Amino acid sequence: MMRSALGTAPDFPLAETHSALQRSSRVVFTRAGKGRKSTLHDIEEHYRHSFELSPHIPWTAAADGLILDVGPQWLSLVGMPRQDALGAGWIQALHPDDVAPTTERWSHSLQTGSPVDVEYRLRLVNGNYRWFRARAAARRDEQGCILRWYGTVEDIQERKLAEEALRESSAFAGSILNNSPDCIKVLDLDGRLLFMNEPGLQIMEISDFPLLHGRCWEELWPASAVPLVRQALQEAAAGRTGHFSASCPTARGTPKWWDVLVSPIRGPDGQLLRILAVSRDVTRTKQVQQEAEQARRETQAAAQRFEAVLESTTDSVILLDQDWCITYVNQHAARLLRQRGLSLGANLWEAFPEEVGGIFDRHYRRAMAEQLPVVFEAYLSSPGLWLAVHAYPTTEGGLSLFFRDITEQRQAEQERWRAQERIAHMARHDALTDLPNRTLFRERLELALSSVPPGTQVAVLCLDLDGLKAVNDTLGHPAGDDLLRQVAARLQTCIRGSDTVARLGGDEFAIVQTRLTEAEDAADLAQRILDALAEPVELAGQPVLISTSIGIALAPGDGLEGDGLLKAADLALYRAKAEGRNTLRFFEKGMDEPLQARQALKMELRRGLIQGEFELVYQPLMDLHENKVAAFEALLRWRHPGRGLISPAEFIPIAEDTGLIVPMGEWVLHEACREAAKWPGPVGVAVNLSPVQFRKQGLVDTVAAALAASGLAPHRLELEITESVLLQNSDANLAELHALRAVGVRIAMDDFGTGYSSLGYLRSFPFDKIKIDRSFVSDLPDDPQSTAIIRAVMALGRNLGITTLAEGVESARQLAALRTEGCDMVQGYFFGEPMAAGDVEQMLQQSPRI
Ligand SMILES: Nc1nc2c(ncn2[C@@H]2O[C@@H]3COP(=O)(O)O[C@H]4[C@@H](O)[C@H](n5cnc6c(=O)[nH]c(N)nc65)O[C@@H]4COP(=O)(O)O[C@H]3[C@H]2O)c(=O)[nH]1
Repeated sequence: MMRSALGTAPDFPLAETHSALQRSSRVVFTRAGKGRKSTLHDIEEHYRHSFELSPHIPWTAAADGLILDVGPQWLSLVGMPRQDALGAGWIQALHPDDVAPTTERWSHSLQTGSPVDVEYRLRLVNGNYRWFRARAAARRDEQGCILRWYGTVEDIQERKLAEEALRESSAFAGSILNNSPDCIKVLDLDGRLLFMNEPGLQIMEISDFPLLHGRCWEELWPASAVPLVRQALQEAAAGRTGHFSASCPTARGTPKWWDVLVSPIRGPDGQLLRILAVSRDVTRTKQVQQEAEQARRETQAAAQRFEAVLESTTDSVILLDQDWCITYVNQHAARLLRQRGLSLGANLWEAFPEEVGGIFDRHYRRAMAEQLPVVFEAYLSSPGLWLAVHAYPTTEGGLSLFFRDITEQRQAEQERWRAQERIAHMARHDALTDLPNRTLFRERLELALSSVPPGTQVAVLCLDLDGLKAVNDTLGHPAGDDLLRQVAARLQTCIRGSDTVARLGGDEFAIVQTRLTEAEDAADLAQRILDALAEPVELAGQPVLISTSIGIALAPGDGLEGDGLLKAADLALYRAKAEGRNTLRFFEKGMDEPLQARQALKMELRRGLIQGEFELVYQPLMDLHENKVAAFEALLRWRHPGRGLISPAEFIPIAEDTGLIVPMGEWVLHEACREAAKWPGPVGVAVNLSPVQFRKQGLVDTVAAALAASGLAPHRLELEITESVLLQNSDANLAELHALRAVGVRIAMDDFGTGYSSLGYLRSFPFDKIKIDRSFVSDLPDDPQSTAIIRAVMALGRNLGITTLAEGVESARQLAALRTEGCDMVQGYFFGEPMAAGDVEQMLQQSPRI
């Protein structure tokens, strides 16, 4: 109800309504007659009860809208007395917000006469507002003019609340649907699309849902997904929730992956009404998953490739993370280090505690710290391996260790080094005494001489051991070796660590003494050595006395050149030896004169040969059976322009040293053969051959050429050799001798008895003659020992069928003794000194007889 714009509300007496009803009843009653009087009353009562008991509040209003009357419930409900509500008083009870729309609506009906139907809130007795619905319709007269309005006020609070709740619920559902990121669809039980939320339309890129409305949902999926869709729908139809994942493009063809939940929608009584399908766009997630899967596969493939490479390499590989934990061990490494039982995740240093702080530790930490590869070789004590290691820092902060077992290689290298060291040692040391040899001695000497500190001197001491030969001869070579070793040991006790004692060969030793402050230091050392070696040496259980001579040269006084100093010390040694054994001598100026003279002679020898200063003299060899000259020995002379005739004893050794003996000997052969060819038939010529000539190729050819050139019969030529020819290179020289013999010449052994094994050599070659050294002849006939030796040699010659010749016969007594002993031939001044070639012919003409 509302306050009308028409002014105060007219009375709306319920009684009038009541009487109006009574009037209409009366009409009815009138039609029904008096008999129906009670029935009318009943009707009246009925309406009265209807008005009073109805939950609706009746009201009437005048044609102008002023309330004429209102039902009694008004007072109890609103707490407003009926009179206050009449006219437009009822408006006081309206909610302020509802006044305007209510009066507007009421005014409209008043103007148009249309029924009114309006909802508003009324303030109740308790002060709360409650929703009501007011409805009214107009009663008109016969002309259609509105007489009155009849209406009710109905309590619609419950409906309103329900509507509000529904609205809120609907808004809530709408907000959920429209704010959901998912595509939410409602399907009927046949799986046809009924609804799709707004975001769903957008995600599916559907611009016109009505086109899809009623379509079968599964038809919208690709064929591959249809079984999944059906399965999920069946689940939902069975009252459960179906779930599947499948790809399905949007309406515009954009590829999408969906994660779909399909569940039933039930009615209030639990019956299945609809099906709800919620599709979540998982395309990105799927892509991420696929990318992750792809990345995982690629990583796995890369890891497999990497592992395959690591497994196929011949190296052992261990990978470590930044905490030294083992992240990978290839099979080589596992095998190589199987004793250590490496396991993934183990800490390297817990696996190898003994290596903490060691060489591996240092290198690995350096590689990590400097982020640089480190290459090294080291020995892993357990299991006892030499490893060549390459450690590379990884980008993750760890290390990749590649290593290889080089134990065998190392052992081979060490063996090789040891062998090389042994060879190098042997090259510089004497095998017998292990003292430095001449080579190392020279190096040490040069080193010492290269920096002689001011105020100091370097001494070179040369030692010659007396008695080695005797020990060899009497006690045998092992005893001689033992002697040398004992001498070496004693010498070493005499020197300081900075000095060097060396064995130069045979019985020769030498010492480099450094940092001498005076010459006396060298003399003291020499004396210590003499004293040390004066003590008897025990050899083969016997005490043996030896002695030594020492020559000393000093640098810088005697020179600063190694060779010169050694020579000077050698000269001093010769002087010491010459002046009596077991003594020492310092080098003095002039000691080298013989050496220098020898040097000068060496130079002149070549010139003399070129200039023909050599000539041959001939000494007769007498046949004691025939008592006449059997042959002549050709002996070389050097007619030096300044020094006159020089003895072969002086120049032959030099010629041998320089090799000049070869051309010189060739000249002698030719000259002797040429001269002998002039002599009468049986007279032969003997020529001396040097061992050096045997060493040179072509001796046989030279002899043959000399014979051929001279025309001398080969048997008239006799070649004299000494046993030294057989001492050196004996097999080759023996072959050469046989070849010479094959030419037809005779071979004689010269100086028989002076060597060590003259007798032995007689066995090795069938000599034609042996020439007994004159040292055995000189004491004849008075020395019984010499006589005995001569007798023995004669017997030997006779038994072996070898001609014997005694050299150096100077007297008739010697000749007689030799004749008595049965000597075949003799030679000596007694028969004639070596003579010029011209004198030979003269002598032969005289044909002297003994
Ligand atoms: N005290 C003494 N000596 C006597 C007597 N009878 C001879 N002699 C010397 O004894 C040496 C004998 O020669 P040899 O033993 O072959 O010893 C030779 C020989 O080995 C070597 N020789 C000489 N000529 C040649 C040669 O043409 N070639 C070679 N390779 N060596 C030669 O030189 C050595 C010395 O020769 P020569 O000085 O000529 O000395 C000769 C000779 O003059 C004597 O009764 N008493």
